[in-house]
Amino acid sequence: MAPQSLSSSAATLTDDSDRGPLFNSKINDAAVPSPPGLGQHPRSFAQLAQTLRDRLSESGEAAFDLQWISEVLGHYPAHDPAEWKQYVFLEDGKYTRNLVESVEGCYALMVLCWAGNAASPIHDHPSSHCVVKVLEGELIEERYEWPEGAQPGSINNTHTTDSGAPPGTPKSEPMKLVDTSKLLPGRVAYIHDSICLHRLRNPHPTTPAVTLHLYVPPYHTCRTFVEATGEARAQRRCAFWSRMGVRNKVGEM
Ligand SMILES: N[C@@H](CS(=O)O)C(=O)O
Ligand SMILES: [Fe+2]
Repeated sequence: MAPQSLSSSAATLTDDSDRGPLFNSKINDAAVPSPPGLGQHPRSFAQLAQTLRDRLSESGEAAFDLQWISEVLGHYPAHDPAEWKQYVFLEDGKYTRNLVESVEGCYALMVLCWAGNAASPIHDHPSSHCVVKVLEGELIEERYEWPEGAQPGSINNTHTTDSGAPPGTPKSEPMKLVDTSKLLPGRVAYIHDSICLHRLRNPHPTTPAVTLHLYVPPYHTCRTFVEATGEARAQRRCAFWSRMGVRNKVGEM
């Protein structure tokens, strides 16, 4: 199956400015040994994309192997911003989702660009494995427990709130933060709905951050949550800011 763009629609962000970020990555040309069975580690962004395509474009989730993917992403040196610069679109106060390639039902590879202080809302990743590598800058990941009654499969639970709301109404209470970690360049992180919810934020007020996200399989809608109450907002489409290096037209999702 050939890679194709997602026909996904709106979620984050907006506006039309294309501000080129400045990067200061140091080149690291140290030889990277390959673990047994892994094969050659990708040495460039193009090789990385090819390696993922070869493995995931036919069978997607059936071929998902977290250890293998972590090693492949972890060893990609990411030393040359020129390799992914075409996917970098920064927008004040926001994060932008920029599609590199995807195969429907199998995987999506994207570059996310985080302006200073930009953050994602607390969200889920419906039926998708999510692997993230920081390419540039620094992010904070905050992980949250699922609010009572909101986890997939527990939609019909019969919990009654203290306020006397109808059965099935989730309790309104602050979401429980279970972990906070700093994601630095080179770091690979993994999340799945069976683990918890999360959000990412760029703690720096002015320095942008860039992350590489692999979703297996891709998802097109997600839920976001209100930290203070645990309320799940309505599902919404996840939009791309650009596809294959080309900025979406106004109104295009
Ligand atoms: N999962 C989020 C980005 S992140 O905050 O993990 C997204 O696809 O927009
Ligand atoms: Fe996420």
